[in-house]
Amino acid sequence: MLEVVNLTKRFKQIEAVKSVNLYLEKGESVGLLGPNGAGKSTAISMISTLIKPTEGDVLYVGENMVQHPKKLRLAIGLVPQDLALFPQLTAEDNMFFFGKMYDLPSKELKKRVEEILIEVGLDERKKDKVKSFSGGMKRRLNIAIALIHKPQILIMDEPTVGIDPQSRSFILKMVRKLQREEQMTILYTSHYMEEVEYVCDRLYIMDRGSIIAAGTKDEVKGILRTEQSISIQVSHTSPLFEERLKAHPNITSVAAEPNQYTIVTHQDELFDEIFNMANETSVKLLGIQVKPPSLEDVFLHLTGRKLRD
Ligand SMILES: Nc1ncnc2c1ncn2[C@@H]1O[C@H](COP(=O)(O)OP(=O)(O)OP(=O)(O)O)[C@@H](O)[C@H]1O
Repeated sequence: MLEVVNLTKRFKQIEAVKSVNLYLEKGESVGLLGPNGAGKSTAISMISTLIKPTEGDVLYVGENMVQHPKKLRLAIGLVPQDLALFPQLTAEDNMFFFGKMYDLPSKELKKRVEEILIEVGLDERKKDKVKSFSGGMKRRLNIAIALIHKPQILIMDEPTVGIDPQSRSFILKMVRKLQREEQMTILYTSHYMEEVEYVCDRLYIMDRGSIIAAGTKDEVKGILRTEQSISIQVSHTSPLFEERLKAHPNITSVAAEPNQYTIVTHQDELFDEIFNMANETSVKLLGIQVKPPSLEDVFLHLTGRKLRD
């Protein structure tokens, strides 16, 4: 449905986006995950035709949108990172203002405004001025505005940054519902891997302007297929026990915390050996858990850095 080919953006010396390739199939929810400054917003601004790429193309149902963006603009609902609302107007009037830009007939616009305000949970506050809204409510209104013209594709740029947990949970559930029940195509950017895990079926991991991994959630986690992370709770940390863990040929990393060690290994049956090492160094084991790799682990593995530094 939407295809991005070799998308590149240079701001003088900075290459913010470097030859990015990605696609969205109709009705799927795709995540763009990366730390601050990875180039997500710049990529999204080009995909939404807000800024022109230095190089590369954006194809929508096979047609090139870089030169003729109008068709894509009608098909996209964009929720930008920065709120675009009039604080002095009511929620409802904000929606009418933006709705009129799409030339919707007034009867239809009125119906859409009512429907969507219910959908985003702002129906009871529709006559209130936006300046009295919490951050989460403003964010939900921003999403409502993006949905007003019934877009085919909803593009969301970090829609939960800086809002309360209730609004965050509301937004995440709503995005899932839009995709599952209304077959809306979603492109969702975030630096919260747990959000992308919840909202998206497929994802691209972006770092320093480039896509460094792509696939379904399981495929991306499969990058660490051979590794597993084991946390070992102990009565007390012991330099001797730690040394033994580090000396093991199949343990690739050992991280010590108070009363706990986290090790990464590709060996399946390691429990007996851990018990023996603990016994021999007089450490009492309180528990052992094997954790499947998370997207955070994958990012750390690929870049050597945490998603949120
Ligand atoms: N208009 C601009 N002029 C110059 N540099 C820019 C401009 N817009 C973005 N950049 C730079 O491009 C890089 C990518 O920024 P971008 O905002 O796309 O990242 P991001 O992944 O969306 O991060 P964030 O979550 O912090 O918004 C950064 O180094 C940023 O400083």
